[in-house]
Amino acid sequence: MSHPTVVSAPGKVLIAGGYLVLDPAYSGVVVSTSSRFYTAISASTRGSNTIQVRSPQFNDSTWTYSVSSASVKPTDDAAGTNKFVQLALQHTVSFAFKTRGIEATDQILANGLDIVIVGDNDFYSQRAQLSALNLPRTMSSLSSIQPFCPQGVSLSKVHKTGLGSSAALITSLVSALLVHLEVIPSSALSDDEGNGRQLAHNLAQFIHCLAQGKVGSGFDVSAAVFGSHLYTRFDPSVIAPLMNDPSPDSISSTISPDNKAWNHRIQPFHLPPLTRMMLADIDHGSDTPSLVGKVLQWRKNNPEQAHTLWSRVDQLNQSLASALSHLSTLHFKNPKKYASIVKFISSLQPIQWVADPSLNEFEDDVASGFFKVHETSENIRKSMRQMGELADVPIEPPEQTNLLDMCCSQAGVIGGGVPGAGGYDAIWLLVCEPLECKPDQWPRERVEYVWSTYDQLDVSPLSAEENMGKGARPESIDEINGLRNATQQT
Ligand SMILES: Nc1ncnc2c1ncn2[C@@H]1O[C@H](COP(=O)(O)OP(=O)(O)O)[C@@H](O)[C@H]1O
Ligand SMILES: C[C@@](O)(CCOP(=O)(O)OP(=O)(O)O)CC(=O)O
Repeated sequence: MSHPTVVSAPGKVLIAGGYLVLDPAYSGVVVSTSSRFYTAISASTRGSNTIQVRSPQFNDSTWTYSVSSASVKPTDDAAGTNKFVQLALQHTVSFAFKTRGIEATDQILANGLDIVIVGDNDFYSQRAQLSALNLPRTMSSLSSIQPFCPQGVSLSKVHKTGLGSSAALITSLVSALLVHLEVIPSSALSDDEGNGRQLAHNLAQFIHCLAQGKVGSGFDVSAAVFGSHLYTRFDPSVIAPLMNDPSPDSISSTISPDNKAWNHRIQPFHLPPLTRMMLADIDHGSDTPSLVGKVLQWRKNNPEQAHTLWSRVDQLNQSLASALSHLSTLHFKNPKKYASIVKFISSLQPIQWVADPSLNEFEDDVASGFFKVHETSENIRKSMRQMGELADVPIEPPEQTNLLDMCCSQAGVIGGGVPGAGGYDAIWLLVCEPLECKPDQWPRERVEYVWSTYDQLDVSPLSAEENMGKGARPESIDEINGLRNATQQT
């Protein structure tokens, strides 16, 4: 059986730092998801210098390219329509020609390549699949849908859920190509040997900007490459010149890990133990670029007011990050006592967590730590609503406010909010996930009940949790449930 080169990359949820993270003065808390994109590359027998890319989850999603003298050209009009894929192939192959040499690269491309790209079901709305199977919208129903389920539509028609499909796709495709073309060893992604991960980041970041036609904050590509972290963006001027002149020479000097102009910061971060992130997709959607345009315009027109509000939001975002990290420290100090407090607060509403005189000092620290996260996330929501009102943008519209208020008042729910730019897109929650909950209900079950009965918005759960491992990583095709099967679908 063949063993293709497979590299996966996770999706993202910006739980704090929306808008602010566009400015290098502020940081964002980005959580990477267990849901991933996978790119599998095999040598083909299709003929020399032909690269065929397939996305079997979609109709009409086979694109064929031909490579000559380091240039990758679509062989027909259809192949030119996936700009993201085409640019990733063009710039990664050309970088391989430049760094590995013509002969070595030609040898790998000699019989052509077959590339298959798939994304976990969470990246796309599974409402249609659930209703076709007559299943309620719950996380357990999601687990009974076939992995990498065909969506029955073309890519342009699919309903995305906001986990950052294009960033995860570009990162897995670019990284898999770098490994397959022997520009970086796979140990660069498994063991962080050398600076291959940094190179993959810089190249994926540049290609994603080029495909999107703008230099965004880059937190989504960063999460796909590095996993969860506190993200501070790079100066956009690192990439800006390449947007008009993407020549191989300027690309290779710009993306070099030795290029000191890359000044993004990746600080370690994870959600605390015995908690679970929950995500729901809202079938309404919002257009992030237009929300961003309006907020930035308001900031420009009202510099003082915006500065005051952004400083406050930033303080709250930093407090949230440190309160979450403090909980991880408390767990490390005494995992058993920490676990008993998580169980204890799982059946209480946040307001009751800090009013118990029977807790000893350590236990009270843990309970107060969780309360601090609750309080801070509520204050972030309040400030983001204020930003929305001032900029006249529905960052947390009333229907989302009602939904989040109902969820956040459930026993065992720590906090939540609207991820990223907000709008009618999605919500995130952090709930207690004790080792066992008996005789009580799990906090996540309470939340699922609220979601399934909420009638102001069409809420559908995602199955993603936090990805606790690295970002981009090599995979073995047979260890990922359904991956070999998906790559064999036509
Ligand atoms: N499974 C896939 N296979 C190939 N290309 C994909 C796939 N999923 C997403 N893409 C590419 O990413 C683009 C979506 O980018 P964008 O609208 O920025 O999405 P997002 O907001 O999820 O990042 C698609 O038009 C397509 O070019
Ligand atoms: C506003 C932002 O800071 C965050 C947007 O985050 P989302 O998660 O909402 O992004 P999309 O997946 O593109 O919709 C813009 C940015 O940082 O680029």
